[in-house]
Amino acid sequence: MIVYISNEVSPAHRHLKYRRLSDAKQKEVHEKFLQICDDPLLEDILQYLRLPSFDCSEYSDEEILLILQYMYLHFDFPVKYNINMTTLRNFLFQVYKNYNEVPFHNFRHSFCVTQMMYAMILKVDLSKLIDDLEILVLITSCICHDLDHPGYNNLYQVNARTELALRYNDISPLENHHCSVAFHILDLPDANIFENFSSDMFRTVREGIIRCILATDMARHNEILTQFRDAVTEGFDFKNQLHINLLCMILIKVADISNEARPMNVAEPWLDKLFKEFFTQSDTEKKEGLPVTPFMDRDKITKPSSQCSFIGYVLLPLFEALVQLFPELNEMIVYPVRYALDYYRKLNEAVKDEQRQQRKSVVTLDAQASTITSPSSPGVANSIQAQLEQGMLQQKSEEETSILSDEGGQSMVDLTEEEEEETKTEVAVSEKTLKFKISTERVDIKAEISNWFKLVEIRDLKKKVLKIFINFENVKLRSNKEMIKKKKKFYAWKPTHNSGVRSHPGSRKGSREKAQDFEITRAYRFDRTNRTSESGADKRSWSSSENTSSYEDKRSDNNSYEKRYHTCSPTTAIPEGSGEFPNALLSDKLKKLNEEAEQPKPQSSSTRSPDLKRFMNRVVRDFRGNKSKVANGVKNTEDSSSKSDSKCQTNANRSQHKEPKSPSWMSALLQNIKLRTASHETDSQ
Ligand SMILES: Nc1nc2c(ncn2[C@@H]2O[C@@H]3COP(=O)(O)O[C@H]3[C@H]2O)c(=O)[nH]1
Repeated sequence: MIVYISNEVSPAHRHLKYRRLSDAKQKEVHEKFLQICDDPLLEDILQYLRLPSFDCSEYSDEEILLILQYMYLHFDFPVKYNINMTTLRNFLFQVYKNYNEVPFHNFRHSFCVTQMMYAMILKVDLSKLIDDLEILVLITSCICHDLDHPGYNNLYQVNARTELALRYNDISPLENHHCSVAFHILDLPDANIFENFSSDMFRTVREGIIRCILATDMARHNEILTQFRDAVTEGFDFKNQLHINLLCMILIKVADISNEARPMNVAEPWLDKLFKEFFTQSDTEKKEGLPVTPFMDRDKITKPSSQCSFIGYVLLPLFEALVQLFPELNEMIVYPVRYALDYYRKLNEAVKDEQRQQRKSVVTLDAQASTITSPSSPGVANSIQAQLEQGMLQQKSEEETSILSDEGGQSMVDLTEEEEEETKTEVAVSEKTLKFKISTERVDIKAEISNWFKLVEIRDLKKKVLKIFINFENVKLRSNKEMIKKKKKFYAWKPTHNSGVRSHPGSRKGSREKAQDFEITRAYRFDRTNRTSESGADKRSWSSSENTSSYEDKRSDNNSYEKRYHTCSPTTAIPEGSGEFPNALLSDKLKKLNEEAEQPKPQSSSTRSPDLKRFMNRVVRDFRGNKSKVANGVKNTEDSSSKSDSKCQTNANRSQHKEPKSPSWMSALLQNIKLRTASHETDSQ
């Protein structure tokens, strides 16, 4: 009988190909199970089964199947719910078949969880508090809760975009899959233990199983725990279905992570299996270039640091919440976990000491450094663990008394920030990484998400505005500075006093920004006038030139920030062909600017903001416009000067005169320089 599993497509399923139970093994177990399935269990085993110290490694697979069958019989489900025994055996065998041979999340793990659930149910006598159907749901959910687990958790599924993540839209992909496989098994006619259920009963059981299995996603840990705590604080009501649902979710969660409630000799091998699976995943993530799950990274965690964190932040708070409702569970699940925490704390401290020692010896024995084990190597932890175990197991009885009496004791571990970072718990990482949470009765996820989006939008908008503002400011400041520098350098320019700030039409009093712009513009004009005047030019004739009228036009026509800004931009500040050019450096600069302006600008500059781009385009346009204006200006000046007074002509004008058909501003400029250089050479000769 083949149960729905997709083995192709996703990397996660590719891993499965090598982890499926072999057909031979399946067949062997099936046959053996059918041989022993009518055998009664010994009374010793039945008593042992009620304890967290139960060690399933003492039993074969078929014996474990037999024990599971016994649990259904213990609660009398076959009789109460008309479950056919052959169907029950088929169901259990199908479950067995659909677990993978992965280190931790395998069939035996599902048994451990079911056994802990069974033990807790009996301990608190839950049958007297809730409906039998709920007990059936709890036991069946535990058996099915990790079906077809690939050994790679949800974070991997999402990051690797596996078939499961695609199918379940990143929402608890594994738990949804476990559930789905369970109901595919139950869909097989000869394995459907609910075949004789009314549709209402089936719906109740199906809803219950789905709820319980989905609750095992650690990304929902805090959400469920908070709701359960609230229910207990408000006054837990065993007649309230919402409270019962919460209790069932908490019970399966406790059972799922209850390994540390078992004695050290039972818990330790399971922890090693868990770490084997963790490290396999993180190694794969590294190989595949995926984000490495921090609490699984062999380079970042050690067993003690991980356990301190997991027990302190996840396990104890959960167990203590359940114990609030069922104090009788204290001894069974809380005491041993406190003991385990104390053990791992000591181990952790010892590992840290050892690491410090090693670091010291690395420094002092530099030559031997290469032979010393890496401080973070698991070898250190393991050797210390072995030493500690010996000593600690001897002290166990004394210490246990003191730890166990500390009922209100500190559950949380005192971790440094660095340690917390290293051992980030599964809950914290899953909650942060997984984008979606399934809505529950009390949490308005929608509202939370929309608030979050609002915040993001506002923050981004602020960022954008700030960026544009900074861009403008930078360009403006740069241009102003450059211009002042130029003036000082080439024209020995001195700022004018009270030069026209008041006369600037539309200028706001006290607007330093505007005043500064205007000041520079005016200063430049003043400077040019002076220079022209110095060289014998008529101020009036000069100011009637194209450039001055352009300035006047701008002054009267608009005071907008950009227009004013352009008036004094470095490009418009380039001296015209009629001006004097003191040295070749300036001509080089102008040449460069000219070349830049000639070059076609890229259509889209991804790094610039649209506003800045627009502004820069306008600067370039202005520069080109100015160039042609300057070229025209040369002509105009030439015309006007030829009309008015030939004395007003500068050397450049004269040169223009000699070559009136000069095609461009640049050639006029170069011509001018050539002439000047030639005259300089002649002078020096
Ligand atoms: N570090 C640590 N993690 C655990 C322990 N027991 C359970 N977990 C984690 O808790 C998770 C519960 O859900 P899963 O079974 O998917 O995977 C489990 C492990 O990743 C434990 O003893 N130590």
